[in-house]
Amino acid sequence: MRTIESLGSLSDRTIIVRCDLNVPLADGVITDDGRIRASLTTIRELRDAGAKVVLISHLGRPKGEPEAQFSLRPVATRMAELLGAPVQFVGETVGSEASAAVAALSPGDVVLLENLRFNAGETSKDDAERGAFAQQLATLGDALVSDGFGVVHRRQASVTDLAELLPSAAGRLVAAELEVLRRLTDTPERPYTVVLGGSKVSDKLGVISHLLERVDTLLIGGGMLFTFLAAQGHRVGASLLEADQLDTVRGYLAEAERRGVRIVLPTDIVVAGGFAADAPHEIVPADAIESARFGASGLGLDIGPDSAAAFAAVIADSQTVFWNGPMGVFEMEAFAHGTRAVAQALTETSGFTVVGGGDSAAAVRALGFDDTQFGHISTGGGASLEFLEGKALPGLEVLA
Ligand SMILES: Nc1ncnc2c1ncn2[C@@H]1O[C@H](COP(=O)(O)OP(=O)(O)OP(=O)(O)O)[C@@H](O)[C@H]1O
Ligand SMILES: O=C(O)[C@H](O)COP(=O)(O)O
Repeated sequence: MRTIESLGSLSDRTIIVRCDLNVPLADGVITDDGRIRASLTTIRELRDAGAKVVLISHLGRPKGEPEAQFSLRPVATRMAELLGAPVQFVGETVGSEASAAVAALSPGDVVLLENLRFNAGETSKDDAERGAFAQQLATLGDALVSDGFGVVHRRQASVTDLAELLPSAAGRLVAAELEVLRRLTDTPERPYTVVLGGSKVSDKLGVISHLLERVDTLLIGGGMLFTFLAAQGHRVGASLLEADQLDTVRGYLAEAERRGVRIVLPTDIVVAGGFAADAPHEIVPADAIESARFGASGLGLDIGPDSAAAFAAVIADSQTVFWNGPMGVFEMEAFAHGTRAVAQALTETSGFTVVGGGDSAAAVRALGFDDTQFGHISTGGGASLEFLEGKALPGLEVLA
């Protein structure tokens, strides 16, 4: 993969850096700045080399037009604090204002442009539309450093198309992430356990078929578990469910059995009467979600204590553990116990542990754990999982 060295002298050149600054926000306040911190190594190096630095990123999933709640403005403020230097924010991604701000840069200056996904071309499935947006981005710099590891699994304008239009290379974060994750793909020590949770269920169910070829045990929590329970014939109330994936999931269960891979599902669930921090809730067996006091309107928001203990026991016996996706809605204390128990178990095992994903990393920090208690905290959730699957990631292929 091409590294920054391949770009030659950076002095006085305008370098676009594609970061993943998709940080969790609550009421406009950044609740975890891990992805901003992780971006600093490359940015500092480029400034020191005399480059003019143009940062681009997405935040959340706006639908191709501006939405105030997804603005990167708070990120620019935090980035400036962490960098110890001004980071100018521009309220558009492409256009006359962005071009003028870039043209006015001096060596060492840093500008952050507004959310890429406020432009329909960024995530378009139409090659021409994506390409046209990438062309506009390309006018803003002389070269691209691709350092948004969390997004290298996406075929999107700033990740793939732009890298083909400009001289491009991987940044230091991408290189560092790959070095660690290769430990998991090359020769993982066994038993090898992957823990899956979170809310991007449709995205992440897909990785399971390939993971079954590689791991010894899969622990399933978070929003994903309900599609598994439903596939086994249980009713799941109003919990997250991918109803069109039931056959696929039944296929995974059968394939796991054929291969001798354990898929461990929760046996108890914390079911709530609504999606709120103070919602009434109770612990019920996983096969009786609707018979609880909330009936068909019950929402499964965490794994129960028996499940958490069972997951912790598997983790304790593992030599390699990769975890993506909180076990429950950890942002609300009442539903954070499963996530806390899994995090605690990772800190206690003697094996090599990796936590991946924006919210997963945010969860372990919010629950009081320290980065040093884990083997590695990866900025990539879906990206890491797809890398572990052995898939060719479009955003990396384009840098080869
Ligand atoms: N049972 C559940 N019902 C609804 N939401 C859930 C449930 N369990 C977990 N979540 C939510 O999942 C979210 C995180 O999921 P997500 O898949 O985005 O993880 P991630 O670590 O950020 O990975 P990535 O980096 O790929 O986005 C959290 O906000 C959490 O509240
Ligand atoms: O949080 C992530 O996994 C990355 O920022 C990618 O976001 P996306 O899943 O919305 O493409």
